[in-house]
Parts: sequence; C-alpha cells; structure tokens
Amino acid sequence: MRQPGADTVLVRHADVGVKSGKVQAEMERRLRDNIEAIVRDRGIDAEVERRWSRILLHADADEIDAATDAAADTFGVRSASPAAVVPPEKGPIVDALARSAEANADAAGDTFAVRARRAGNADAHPFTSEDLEREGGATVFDALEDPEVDLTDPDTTFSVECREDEAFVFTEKRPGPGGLPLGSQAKVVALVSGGIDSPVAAWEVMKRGAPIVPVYLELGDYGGPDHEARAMETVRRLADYAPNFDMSVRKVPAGDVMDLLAEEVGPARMLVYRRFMYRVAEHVAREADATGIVTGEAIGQKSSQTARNLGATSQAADLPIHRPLLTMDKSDITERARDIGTFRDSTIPAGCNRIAPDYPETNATLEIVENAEPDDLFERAAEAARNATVVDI
Ligand SMILES: Nc1ncnc2c1ncn2[C@@H]1O[C@H](COP(=O)(O)OP(=O)(O)OP(=O)(O)O)[C@@H](O)[C@H]1O
Repeated sequence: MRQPGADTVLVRHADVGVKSGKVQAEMERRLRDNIEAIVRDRGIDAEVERRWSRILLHADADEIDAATDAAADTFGVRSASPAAVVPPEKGPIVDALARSAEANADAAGDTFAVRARRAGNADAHPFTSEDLEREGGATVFDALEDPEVDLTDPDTTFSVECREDEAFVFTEKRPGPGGLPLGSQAKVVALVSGGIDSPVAAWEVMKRGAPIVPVYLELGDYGGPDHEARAMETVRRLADYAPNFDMSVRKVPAGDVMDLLAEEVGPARMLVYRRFMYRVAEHVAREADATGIVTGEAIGQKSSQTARNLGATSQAADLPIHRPLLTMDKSDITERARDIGTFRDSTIPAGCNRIAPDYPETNATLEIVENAEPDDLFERAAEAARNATVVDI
C-alpha cells in the first residue's frame, strides 16, 4: 500500500499503554531512544519525536519506507503507519483520502472501509468522525474501480487520525513485535547455542523489555568452530534489534567437562550437562547483575526436556530459569526464527560430535542426576564461568 505524500511515520506502542502515567512516560522516552538508535544504525535520515501517546518519525519520501520498517522492528511497537500529514479540515482530509485511493486502485482488493478517529479536544473540529467516514467513503468509492464497502473485514482500510493541529492519513499498519521497550526490565542471561530455538527464546525476552547477556558454552570436540560461528552469527542478528545495548557474548570454556561427561556419565549425561550449564549461567548472571536465565527449551522437545527432566535439572540454579518457548511447537518456533531473521544462521551445519547418549534418561529425579554427576561439577562450573572470555559482536 502506498500513501502519497507520506512524510511521517505514526508509531503506536504496545503494552506501554497499560502502564500508569509516570511509568508510561518513562517507557515512551525509552521507546523513542530505541527507535532512534535503530534508525541511526540503519543510516536512515529521520527525526524521531515523542508527541501525545504516539511517536512520530519525520523523513523524506524516499526514506519513509525504511523508517517505517525501523519502527516496526523496535520492541514495544504495536504498529507503524507511513502517513500524509494534512490540515485538520474536512476538505484536505477528503482530498488526501482520494489521492490514496487513486494510488492504490490496483492493489486495493475488492472491499474497503474508511475509518476516522478524532483525538484530543472534541470541540476542535466542526465535524465528527462519522462525517469524515461518510464523505471520505464516497470519495474513495468514486476513485476505485468497482469497489464494495465492507465495514467488518475490508481488504483495504483508508484511515484518518485527526488531531487538533493536524490530521494523519494512512492506508497501512505495519505490525511491530509488540511487547515493551528494551531496557525497561532487568537484564537476563541468555544461553545461546545458535540452534533454531535459543535465539528465538532470547528474542522473546528482549521483546518483553529485558536486555540479554548472551552466554555460549564452547564444547571442544562436541562443538567446534562452525558451532561457535553459528552462535555468534545468531547473536549478531539479535543485536540488530538492539544497537544501543551491549550484546557481547560470554564464551565459556566447557570442552574438558564435556570430555569428562562423555567418558564417565551414562544415560543422565545430558542432564548433568544441563546442570553444569545452568550453574555457569548463574555465575555469569551474578557477575553481570542479571536476574534470570533464559533457554530455548520446550516441554518434551528432546529427551532432556521431558517435564520430569526439566524439573530435576532446574534445581541446579537458584535464579529463575525462563523458558519462553516452553509450550511452543517446533514448527511455530521455526516460523518465528524465519520472521526475526535468525533461521538462516541457525541452520549452518555445525559438524560436531554427538554428546547425547544412545539411551538417554527421560524420567530423572534429582537423586538420579546427582548420583551420576562428578562430585566437583559445580566447582567446575564456577571455574569455567571465571575463565569466560568476552566476544564483541
Ligand atoms: N553450547 C551451548 N551454549 C549455550 N547454551 C546452550 C548450549 N547448548 C545448549 N544450550 C542451551 O540449552 C538449551 C537446550 O539445549 P539443546 O541441546 O536442546 O540445544 P540445541 O538443539 O543445541 O539448540 P537450540 O535449543 O538453540 O535449538 C538451548 O536452547 C540453549 O538455551
């Protein structure tokens, strides 16, 4: 959909709107800063302004599409519309609707509606929203070929948002991720292995406003350079959503422990590995002032992730372990990975040795896992966390 004369992006926020006044103002400021950071990171020449409960981006016509995309990629944004700004009077508004109908005559589909909304002072205009919809509707009807009005589920909606000083006319609402502005919550450690799931899990908590401290366990023969490159690339994709945040990765040496587990631990090996991993993540979290641990696990997706095994392994950490994908099907996770842009890097072949045992434990208790693991597992985790290196992204 094209909006002739569009020079402004109208940005609507998501859950920011359900907050109390003071919290909302603070979140809107943060959202504005985050949109600006993405706009700058992409080299778009747009001015970002916070006005009423909206954020506006002002850009030249040739950058308006890129500016809309930037806003629609920012956590906390519900939708973004490239809009033409006209005086808040019936004539100019109806004319703008006509121009937009003409420009989209081919792409408009079969049915349409005009929706108008007035915001702010109700006495500011000598017309009602219904007047705009009626007159705008008649004009759009004339401009389209063989159109049909459908007020319930139209193919195209020509919209007007009329404020006291100006009116915005638009035909497109590009959906954003929703959620809350990044940085409005405390940090969490994200265990990112670079597979399909863990980057999606990290993205989900970022969407709810929590910056991540990415942690990658370097697994020696059970990982390798391609495995590591995959993890780093997926974090780079996540960093595109957070150019004003530190996304450097804590790389933790875990090859020796993996060798030991492969030699000494049988069916519970993957569960012992999980306990080691959570424990490492907890040490990093304490050092980085993060308040939880995020993983890409989902109930029953792998033998190590049966409901009982998750129960037994989670007890290795005192901090909460967040599993945003807990109830999701793999096909939905994969679709989300494609949408957010991490799928391609996640599927680079990693070519590493298999660590999983042939007959894995699926019904573990804490006692079973504790009996199977080396006595000094947690000391090893503390040491591995201390030896972490920081990889810039
Ligand atoms: N080497 C690693 N570094 C960091 N985190 C890891 C690593 N291996 C596993 N994890 C974490 O444990 C979770 C479950 O591990 P699992 O073995 O199922 O992951 P995977 O199949 O390698 O990758 P993914 O879950 O990302 O698809 C991952 O989602 C991730 O959060």
